[in-house]
Amino acid sequence: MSSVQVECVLPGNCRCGESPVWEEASNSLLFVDIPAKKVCRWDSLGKGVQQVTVDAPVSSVALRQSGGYVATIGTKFCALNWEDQSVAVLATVDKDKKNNRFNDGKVDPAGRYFAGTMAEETAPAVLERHQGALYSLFPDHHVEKYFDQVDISNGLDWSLDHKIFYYIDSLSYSVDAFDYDLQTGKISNRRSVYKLEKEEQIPDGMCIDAEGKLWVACYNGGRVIRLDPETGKRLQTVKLPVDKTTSCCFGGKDYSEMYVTCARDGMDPKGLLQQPQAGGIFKITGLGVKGIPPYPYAG
Ligand SMILES: O=C(O)[C@H](O)[C@@H](O)[C@H](O)[C@H](O)CO
Ligand SMILES: [Zn+2]
Repeated sequence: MSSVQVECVLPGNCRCGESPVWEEASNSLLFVDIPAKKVCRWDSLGKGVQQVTVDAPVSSVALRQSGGYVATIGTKFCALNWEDQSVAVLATVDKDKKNNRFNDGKVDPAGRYFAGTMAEETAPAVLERHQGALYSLFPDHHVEKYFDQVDISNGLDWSLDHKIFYYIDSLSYSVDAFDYDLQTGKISNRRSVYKLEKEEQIPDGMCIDAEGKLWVACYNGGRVIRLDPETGKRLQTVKLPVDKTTSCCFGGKDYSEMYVTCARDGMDPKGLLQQPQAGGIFKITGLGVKGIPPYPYAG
């Protein structure tokens, strides 16, 4: 039996850390700080952090097959060239909704970049409701819209056989599943696979492990939980020393470590004193289960 260990590997400087993605080629963790408009890359060997500042809130980042990265910036799907720090817009969504921005995003197993939107918050989880929608950017740069009426579009991932799409709209307090058609990118048959318990608070980012179980970061819940989407049961809880845990991914050697992002925006001075690591990057080891590599955007 392995023992689970939680370690802060990068001290708390994120206002709202999100979208951790492991880049095997550089042994690095990519992530964003949404309100700080920063995409960051932490070198797990050299321990340095590089960052690129963009001109609007950046809510997710992903690998790109042809090199560099893609990111959701404001309401735009963008390509990001790390070398010269340039951003190129690939597509824009929600043009009629001036107060909207993208939130979490991830690439599907066929290389489509999925991301959803939300109204900008006045405080964490306080926002005009039902303003968001879920989209994907296909490799040919056209965008498809799946549904709207979303509150806070958040965690997403696909089953290991690529037949199910898992999705979180945070204010539904539910982890949902859809049937997934990898050929067409179409989703259908929405259902809930897990409803959060009160102390688990708000479901945020999510990733799947190599056994097909889901890991969900619980905002305000200070934990990640492991769920069996087939039985609807929670299998494990790992607590962190910070409340505003936002997202998680596997990385490190053979994807045997988990990385967790969190936020410090929304905390009062007392809370920040009690949780000085708020806004840091955490590494969890000893979980005894591995993750899978992230899929790169194919366009
Ligand atoms: O990171 C996100 O997904 C949102 O952009 C954040 O603002 C919070 O997580 C949200 O407030 C929690 O519900
Ligand atoms: Zn999130």
